[in-house]
Amino acid sequence: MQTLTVDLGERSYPIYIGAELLARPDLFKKHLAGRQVAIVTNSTVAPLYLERLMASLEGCEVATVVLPDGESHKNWETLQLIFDGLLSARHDRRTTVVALGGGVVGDMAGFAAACYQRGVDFIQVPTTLLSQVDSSVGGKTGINHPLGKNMVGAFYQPQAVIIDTAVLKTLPARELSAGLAEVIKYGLICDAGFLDWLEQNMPAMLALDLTVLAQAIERSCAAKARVVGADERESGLRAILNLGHTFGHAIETHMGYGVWLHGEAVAAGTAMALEMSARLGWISTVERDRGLRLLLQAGLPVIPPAEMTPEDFLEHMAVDKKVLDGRLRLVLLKRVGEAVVTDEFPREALDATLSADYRALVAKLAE
Ligand SMILES: NC(=O)c1ccc[n+]([C@@H]2O[C@H](COP(=O)([O-])OP(=O)(O)OC[C@H]3O[C@@H](n4cnc5c(N)ncnc54)[C@H](O)[C@@H]3O)[C@@H](O)[C@H]2O)c1
Ligand SMILES: O=C(O)C(=O)C[C@@H](O)[C@H](O)[C@H](O)COP(=O)(O)O
Ligand SMILES: [Zn+2]
Repeated sequence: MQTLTVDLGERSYPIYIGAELLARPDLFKKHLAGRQVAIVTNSTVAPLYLERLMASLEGCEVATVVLPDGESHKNWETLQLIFDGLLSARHDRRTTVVALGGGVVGDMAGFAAACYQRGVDFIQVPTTLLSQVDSSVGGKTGINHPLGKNMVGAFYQPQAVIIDTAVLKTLPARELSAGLAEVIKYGLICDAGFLDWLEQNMPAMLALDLTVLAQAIERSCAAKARVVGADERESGLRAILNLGHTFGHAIETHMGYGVWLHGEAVAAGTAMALEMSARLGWISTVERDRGLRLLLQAGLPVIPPAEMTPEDFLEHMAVDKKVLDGRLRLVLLKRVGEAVVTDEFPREALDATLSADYRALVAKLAE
């Protein structure tokens, strides 16, 4: 087992990474506030892993809340189910909420923990690659609004993140690829050497080699912990974790939550950010193509949805959380391995990524 730390003073916490950690009662019990535990999971993950987690919580007074599965349920109505479960089981302020599932469960359970009786402890037990490398770490919690992704939420850190890599064995291939979009993000924004490693190890990751995946998870979590440790509430540096997200969130909102997976939308958004960075002359077209190839190698889309116009993008991007005083700010690449937040926005690059020429370029790279 590897242990990393998210260093946030009195809010610091460990990230444990290893196979079969769901069967480690010691890890869970070390981080419980009291005897009461509320497991929040969903209808897909519960039949797979709930029993295993319950066994590790033997001796605790456990309530279980099983949410409907899917990004389309990341809303007020589903959040209310968590409060219903906590209240009807009479959980008090010393309960610990345990989020067992992907990023949707983690974001909602964390937000519920931040709100229930004005804040109770919570533990993240992420079960998708995306949630293991990204959403379980850093304390961004929340729900979607019909007009924008993650628009209602709170910064609220967990007590611990317990990553059992063995659960990835049941993850569908499409979800594995979605997680790889966020993994590739770390290479592009702050760890150029990681990109070489990813190019070499992509086949092993796609074949679900758990040893190699554990290495990717560890390097990704280390990058995220570094950034969050330096800027917990996104007053500056942390925004680099949003590479591809301004476009990605526009895709998710426009297409309807869940139609494009978050990781797929981020992949297409990252491709758009690569194109813009190249048009500004910050990265070369060779570097842009290398990024696009890696996304393609991971089985991810790099072309935005055909039905979306530049105006559709602009409309959704106007409500991005990085907009300040009405001015759009984007995360682009100053060079490979270094991201910046900029208000430079080459509008023609937006049109270019929606053009037939761009689709032809991608088709050539995919050969
Ligand atoms: N808080 C953050 O910092 C942060 C970071 C990145 C993404 N997010 C959010 O995370 C969400 C996406 O998370 P996600 O990609 O994990 O999606 P998800 O939570 O919808 O999970 C994807 C699918 O995999 C299923 N699943 C989960 N674990 C499984 C397993 N081990 N075996 C089989 N099936 C399993 C789920 O039930 C679901 O159907 C988005 O809402 C996004 O906004 C948040
Ligand atoms: O942790 C962060 O900070 C991120 O930006 C990570 C992103 O991968 C994640 O999708 C996040 O939820 C996006 O944040 P938002 O503030 O733009 O909603
Ligand atoms: Zn993301």
